[in-house]
Amino acid sequence: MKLAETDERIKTAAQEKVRVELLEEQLEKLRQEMVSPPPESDGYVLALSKEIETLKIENLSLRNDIETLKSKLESVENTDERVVVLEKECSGLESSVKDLESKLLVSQEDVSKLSSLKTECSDLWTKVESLQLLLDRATKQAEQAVLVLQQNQDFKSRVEKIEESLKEANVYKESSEKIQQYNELMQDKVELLEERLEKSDAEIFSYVQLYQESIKEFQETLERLKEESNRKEPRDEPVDDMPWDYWSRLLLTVDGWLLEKKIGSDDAESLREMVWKKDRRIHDTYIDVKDKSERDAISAFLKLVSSPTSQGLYVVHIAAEMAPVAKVGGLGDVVAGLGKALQRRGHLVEIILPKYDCMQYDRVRDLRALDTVVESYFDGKLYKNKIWIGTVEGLPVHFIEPQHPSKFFWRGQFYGEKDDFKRFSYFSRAALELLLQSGKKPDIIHCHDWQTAFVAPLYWDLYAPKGLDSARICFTCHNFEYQGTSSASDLGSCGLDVNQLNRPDRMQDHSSGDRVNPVKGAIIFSNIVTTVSPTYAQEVRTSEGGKGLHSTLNSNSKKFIGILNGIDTDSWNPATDPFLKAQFNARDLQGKEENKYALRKQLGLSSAESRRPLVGCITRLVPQKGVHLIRHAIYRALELGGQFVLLGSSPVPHIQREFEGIEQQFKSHDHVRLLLKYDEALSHSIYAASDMFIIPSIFEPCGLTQMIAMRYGSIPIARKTGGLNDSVFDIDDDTIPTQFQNGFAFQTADEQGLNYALERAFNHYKKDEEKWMRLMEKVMSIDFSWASSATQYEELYTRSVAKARASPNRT
Ligand SMILES: Nc1ncnc2c1ncn2[C@@H]1O[C@H](COP(=O)(O)OP(=O)(O)O)[C@@H](O)[C@H]1O
Repeated sequence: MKLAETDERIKTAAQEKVRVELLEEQLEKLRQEMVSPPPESDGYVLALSKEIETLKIENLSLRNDIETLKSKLESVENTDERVVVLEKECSGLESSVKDLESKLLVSQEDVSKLSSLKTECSDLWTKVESLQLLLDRATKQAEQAVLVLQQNQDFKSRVEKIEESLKEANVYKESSEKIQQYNELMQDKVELLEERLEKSDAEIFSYVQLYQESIKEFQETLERLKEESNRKEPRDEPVDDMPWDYWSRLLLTVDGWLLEKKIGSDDAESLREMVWKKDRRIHDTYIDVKDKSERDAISAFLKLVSSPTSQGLYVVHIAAEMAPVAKVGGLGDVVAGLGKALQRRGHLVEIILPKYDCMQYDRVRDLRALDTVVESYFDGKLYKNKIWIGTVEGLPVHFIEPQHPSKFFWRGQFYGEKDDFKRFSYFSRAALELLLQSGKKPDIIHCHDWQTAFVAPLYWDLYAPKGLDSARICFTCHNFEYQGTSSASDLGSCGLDVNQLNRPDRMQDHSSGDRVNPVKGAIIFSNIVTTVSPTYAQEVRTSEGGKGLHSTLNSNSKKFIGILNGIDTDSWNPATDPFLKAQFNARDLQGKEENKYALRKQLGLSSAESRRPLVGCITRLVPQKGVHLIRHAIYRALELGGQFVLLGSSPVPHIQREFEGIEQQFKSHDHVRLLLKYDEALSHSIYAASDMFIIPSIFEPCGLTQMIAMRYGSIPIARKTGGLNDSVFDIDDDTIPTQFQNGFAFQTADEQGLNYALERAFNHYKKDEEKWMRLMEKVMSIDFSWASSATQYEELYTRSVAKARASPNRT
């Protein structure tokens, strides 16, 4: 703009210049005329000289103007020069910007390389850490074995000494009555010591086994890691680096095609086998056809089909619960935990569940309904069932949604409906129908508790004759308190023959000739019967503990065994638990303190003294759990100077009301809080925050909370019953080897019994902080994973399948 303005001014100046020149011409003319004036008058000359004067003045002013313009022109020229300089600078800057941009691009590439290096590095760290853990575990077990060996030596030399004294005593035996008594006493002692010797031999053996297993595991992992780092995987190696979710999704895709009749059952079988073996070819094909049409995908998959034979077992769990999607209690944890552990050991595991409306759908991945229905029989008619598939915790799950007018699983709750017997006998039959219609050939069908106990008689009476005959049936009873008895006529709805089954040696309940008992049926009709801990397996074989089934169990004792449950150490891991304020582990307990502080703050409890012991309790509030002792523990812990947090709810109205009363009483108390609800996230925070954990059960088939508590460094105070007796060992009981001592146990289910254990726990906590820390570290390092229980199940399955194959005609 400025340049335009200056241009304009230059033009005006040029015009002015022309005008000045014209005027100067005129002036010259006039001067000429003045020198030789015309003959006209003097007046004219005067006028002319006046005009000349005026012109002179005008001329002067114009000259001034020209000067001013000239100087302005100079300044404009200066500005132009500056503009040129600035333009040069600008282009210089632009080229350096370009330079910088290219440098930025290079450094961005470097950053992305760096981040992938970082992930690789952190992967390697995790592997190294897990190796370190394995090594630590193996070393610990070796140390424990050495300890037990030493004790054993000790016992041996003591026994030898006693035997010597016994010999000596024998010499004087006849001579004195006193010596006789002494002898008897010694005999008793010898027996006791021999017993302990035997026990410790067994312990040593189990430790040596454990140690060997750990070493083997360690070496295997080491080998695998070595191989991984030394080679690119050849084509015939299985694909090990894809998550279980991926394989389960693939499996369900094949199942879907089979059920939708898009592929035949033999092809489906072969494809499933390949998925099961994590075959690289099926993986590569899947990647190739991922974005293609379903038809193309199917034909690419079918090209792969060959019939390899497999080493592993094909196990189908039919259950009413599975954590975390449909969990009421321990059953849900077992189905998921055992399923995952078996899957890791190379078996093909599938789960069949009802499709409840109140499930946690956000924990199911890739849920979709199949484009087909499965019809199943009930009350004399055929009903359609919609089949949904999805993966839960990496396991493939089929969900059955009955199209029955009673809307069996649209009740807003899992159990507690008037027609539970109908709901679950319907489901049991529909699940078998699904297996039959999809042409599956499982090796093991594993059913759980009374809800799916119907599977056992249905299988042998109806489905084996229809061709679903490849399987052995395993039944696990998680709690003999719940047997699901009903009037005999109800049994007919799912197609079972009431006349055949309502007999004392079959499903008839011991209480009445007109009632049937599904649990009894499953005990009789299954090939394998298990319960969830060795002690409970003993207890239920007595008339006090068997809830009417002790004689059935005793007459089927050959196939009945107790296997202690494990816990899912992935979900229950304080080192990675996303629900916690701070993660922690046995080597770094700082986070535990932080969780205690955070929970106290969250619940409005006093944080004044960090060393005030916090007692936790997470439970269903039912008589089995010793509710009167839980109530007593709240008051006693308070008297002893502790804090108490209870998380639980009750399906029993009067118990729920009673605890609501206590909740009100302590509503804004500094040291006690009751939370009468089910809350998964809060349960994690309580395990992590508490110093002690109370489980005063009247009976406890297995119990998971004591194991979870220990994994989070909370010391259990438990009654010696069932699985508690198999997992909590008193630290003041010197008949128990020190390496096993891990908590406080009491025998009698009364207030004195509980006080005894609670008070000792408080004393230990207050007396020696350092010792308590060591105890926490110890309990956190105990291996409660499913690994060893899954191995026991695997052995049972394998033995049963082998037996069936050896004599195919037996059932
Ligand atoms: N109110 C609750 N909120 C959250 N989790 C709970 C609650 N009550 C029980 N649990 C969980 O349920 C499981 C209980 O298993 P277990 O000890 O075998 O008892 P049971 O199966 O007899 O209920 C544990 O995982 C425990 O954390």
